[in-house]
Amino acid sequence: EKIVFPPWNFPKNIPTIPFYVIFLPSIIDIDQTELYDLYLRKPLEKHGAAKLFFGSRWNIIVTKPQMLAQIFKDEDTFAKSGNQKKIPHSVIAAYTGDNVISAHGKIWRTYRSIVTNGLQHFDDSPIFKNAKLFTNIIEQHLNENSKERESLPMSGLVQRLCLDNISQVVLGFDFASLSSDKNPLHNHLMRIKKQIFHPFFLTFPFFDHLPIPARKRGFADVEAFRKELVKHVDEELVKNYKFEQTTFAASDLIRAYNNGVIDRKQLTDNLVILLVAGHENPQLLLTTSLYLLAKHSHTWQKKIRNEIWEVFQSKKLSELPLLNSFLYEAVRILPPLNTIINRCTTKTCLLGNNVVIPRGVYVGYNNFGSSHDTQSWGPDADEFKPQRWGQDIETINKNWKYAKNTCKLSSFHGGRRACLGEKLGLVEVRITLAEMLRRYEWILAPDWEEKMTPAGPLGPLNLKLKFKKLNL
Ligand code: HEM
Repeated sequence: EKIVFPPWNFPKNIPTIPFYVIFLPSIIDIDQTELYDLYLRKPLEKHGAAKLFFGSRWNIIVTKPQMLAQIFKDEDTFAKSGNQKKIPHSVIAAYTGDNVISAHGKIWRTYRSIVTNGLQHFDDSPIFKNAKLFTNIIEQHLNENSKERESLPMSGLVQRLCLDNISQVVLGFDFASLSSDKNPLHNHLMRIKKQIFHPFFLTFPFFDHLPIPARKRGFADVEAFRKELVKHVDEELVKNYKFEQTTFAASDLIRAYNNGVIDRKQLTDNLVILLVAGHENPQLLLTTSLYLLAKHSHTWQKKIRNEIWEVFQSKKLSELPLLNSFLYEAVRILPPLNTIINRCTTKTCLLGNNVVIPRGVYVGYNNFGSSHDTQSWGPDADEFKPQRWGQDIETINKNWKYAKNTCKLSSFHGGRRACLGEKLGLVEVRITLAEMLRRYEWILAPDWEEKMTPAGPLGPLNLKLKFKKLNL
């Protein structure tokens, strides 16, 4: 009964999404955008908030801008409560621990003050270098396959690019997964990801309490990966005192550790989260961008190729109207992180004008809902239309800031806890797309079924593309 109905003290004046909805993707072939249209859109567009069963408990999810603004602002009432508090015995909590994304209050402020500089100011030359390596691998693929335009699965390749980018730009070492497809650290990461995102344990985290042998091995493997990661950072930055001269986010974390501001576990937890958020989110955004450019190959792909053709600097790329309105629209139409539920009320409170939420309730947001809401975006909210952001770069950027400030778009959170990697993520995607557009044309592979991921991070599922070299 605890599963079928929300607790008695949950607000009665917002709708309840049937409990079984969240289990549907594991039973039938439905992706999360279809699921949204069928079960969530109507109640959320009408009420702005709803009760949703997710992660073994009832939660409240919110999509209306005014309510979101309240949650993002009132941090003391809607306190961050990440997996380390929510499901402390899970493999995922063991993996990412207590870090700058999941922590609350004073500890969060300490973490944030340490990593901000390195995430905001960074050297983008490794990103240019990696974009070349990435496009070379595509070229290799084209050369190896007799038929031009053999279709290429993108997910592994994009992941390798994003791992190399984040490790070189933020962590101060080279993951080196682009230079070989049999990199041990990369294989280790793939292995533990299978454990962490095991659909059964994600749905029923309770089972992580039990001493299941395969699961225990999973925990040990996750711990080994964390140690291995810190070892790489140590070897590159600490052993030869490089951290003293460098401004990587990792160097600042090491300095804070040496000064006793954070302990060893806190150092590890934050290095891990920088790796995790720093590669997974750009990986999603880049994959989505490649997908949308393929889908609109005769229009946006062509137009943006013309626009970037002779633009080679990161700053110049950030001033191009077509490229940037395209990216903002990509983030809106398919927000890489969709449902995030990691805040817990610290007291009974009022959400909006009349929704009373008791203490100890998990409250989250649904980015797809916010960015497809017709009240915020008009009747064409579901259409992919980069031109909605404006024609010139000043207007486009002004509209982007406005959408974020008013919480009409929350793909990068916002407010004091806004994503610290937005700039880096966008820089990465711009540079990579520009490099690819100068070398190839691409379309969706005819043997790829157009589906988004069923649950979790949102993006095209196992995207496959067909490339053709441009005749220069
Ligand atoms: C490019 C696509 C990206 C998207 C869509 C994205 C999205 C988000 C979102 C939605 C949050 C809030 C999470 C929550 O509510 O718990 C967040 C926080 C954060 N992101 Fe990103 N992110 C991206 C890239 C990155 C990158 C490349 C980094 C670099 C390491 C990064 C670092 C962070 C950090 C440190 C926070 C925590 C901020 C705080 O709580 O103070 N993100 N991001």
